[in-house]
Amino acid sequence: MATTPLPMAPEEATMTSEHALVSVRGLTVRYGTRTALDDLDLELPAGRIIGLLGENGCGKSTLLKTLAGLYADYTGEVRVGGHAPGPRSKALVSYLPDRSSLPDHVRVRYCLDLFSDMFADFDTAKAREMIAGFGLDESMRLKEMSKGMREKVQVSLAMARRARVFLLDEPISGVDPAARDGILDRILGNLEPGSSLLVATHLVHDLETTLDSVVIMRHGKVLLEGEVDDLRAEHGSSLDQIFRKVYRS
Ligand SMILES: Nc1ncnc2c1ncn2[C@@H]1O[C@H](COP(=O)(O)OP(=O)(O)OP(=O)(O)O)[C@@H](O)[C@H]1O
Repeated sequence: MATTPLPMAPEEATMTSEHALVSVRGLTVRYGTRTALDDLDLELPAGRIIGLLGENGCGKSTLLKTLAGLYADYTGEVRVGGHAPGPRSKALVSYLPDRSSLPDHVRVRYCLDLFSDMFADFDTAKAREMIAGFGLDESMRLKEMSKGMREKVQVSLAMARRARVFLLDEPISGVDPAARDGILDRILGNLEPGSSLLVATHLVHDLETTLDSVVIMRHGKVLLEGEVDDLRAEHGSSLDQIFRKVYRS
């Protein structure tokens, strides 16, 4: 992808100047006879906010899971920070799944302790600040929360890691439109400098001004990718309209 990385710390520059932060070559994932990712190539530089768009079932979640190191049954080459999926790549990645794996009955406070135990790079104070900023109470149980409230807790947990790559799978689908801007601001405000964020979403319009670049997928392949500003200039239309146009063609 033709992108210009943001400034980054000198120690990070070495790793990313010659190699993309995320690099995928010929990635194929099959569930039985169904092909979810089909010989997919992708390179994501550091310091970017990238939207992962595409129709239902085109492979977005499968790609994120594979990058997160949660799905090992693939062919092709995957590198995150130069590492194949495994303990070293996982240490660099904060992944927010589309379905929460947190137990329903626990309190938010327990989730903070859990993340603190699980991830060496988890910043509990930062997560607390985000959760309070969303107006949520740490003593609440997850099962007492609405979908949108739970999403805010999950976003806070995911963004409070000092990760290099943030993989967010539809992080704000349950958040009301008025609150989406606020949650996006918090996501971006908590992005570590030099880190990249890959966010799978159907809310193209809501994220349009937030994204540096997009990857549009179809049938397990990359259909279109590029800088949002370049695509808008080239097509003379909004990202939302471009998305609809490429899907109609
Ligand atoms: N565990 C699974 N077992 C079998 N097939 C699966 C499984 N998970 C996904 N698939 C299939 O793989 C394909 C890609 O699914 P995936 O969830 O990656 O799509 P997606 O782009 O994230 O969709 P959505 O926008 O609806 O979340 C689909 O055809 C889906 O039916």
